[in-house]
Amino acid sequence: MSAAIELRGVEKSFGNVAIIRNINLTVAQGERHALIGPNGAGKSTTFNLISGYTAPTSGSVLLRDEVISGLPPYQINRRGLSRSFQVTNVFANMSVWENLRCAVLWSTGHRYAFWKNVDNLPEVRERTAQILADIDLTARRDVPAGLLTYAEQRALEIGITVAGGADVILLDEPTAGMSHAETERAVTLIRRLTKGRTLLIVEHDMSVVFGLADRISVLVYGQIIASGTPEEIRGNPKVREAYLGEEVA
Ligand SMILES: Nc1ncnc2c1ncn2[C@@H]1O[C@H](COP(=O)(O)OP(=O)(O)OP(=O)(O)O)[C@@H](O)[C@H]1O
Repeated sequence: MSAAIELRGVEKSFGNVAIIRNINLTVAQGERHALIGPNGAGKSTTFNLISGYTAPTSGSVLLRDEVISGLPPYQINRRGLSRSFQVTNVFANMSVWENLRCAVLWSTGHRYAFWKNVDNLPEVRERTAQILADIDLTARRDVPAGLLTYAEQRALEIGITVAGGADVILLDEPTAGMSHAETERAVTLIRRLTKGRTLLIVEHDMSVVFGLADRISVLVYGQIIASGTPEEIRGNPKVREAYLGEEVA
């Protein structure tokens, strides 16, 4: 199976401090891949490197075999990679519907169509309604996003991330701050929305990671110390020592 995302010898320093130290990582097409590691290991920085928010000091990032490192985020997005952020990132004053429609409009090439009555565009309306249903927020469509519960906002954000039709999705701690029940619902949602796509997820909740991921990579001090199936990672003594401890015993 060919690679959706590939990092080749990627290094990133801020000033004199090496944060990412020679990462080689392959995420296969259609795979759900989790990136785990202790606080400050460099997970968000890795996401920023893949999505173009920061450029590598050396090495390269490839999306479907094409080098994307050095491109700005919007160009990487146009090539089919979309990401969510650790903090909720929705337009608080716009309704749920408008937030999703905005993301759909962008992807359908109507991005500067402010003068048109965009609700008259059937493909936009249908796709927006579909995503709204997918994230279980149809009943909340006219509510300003800022008034949603925290879990609903995170669901909306996942909806916005996939609304553009990207087939490579990066989610940064999508269940952070959620209750157990909300986390379970979010996992079901993520599974549904990323079906048939490639998912790279950063997540601290090990029940989410081990329940969702086909493969897991473990990042410690800017280096990948192991990559493998959940079983391989669970049984890896280096991983237990450096990170998991007895958490998954
Ligand atoms: N723009 C920056 N300038 C300087 N240092 C930075 C910058 N961005 C990140 N760092 C440093 O890089 C290290 C890794 O940060 P990063 O946010 O990637 O870790 P993380 O694994 O995502 O952590 P967490 O799990 O807490 O979110 C940290 O020590 C952080 O302070």
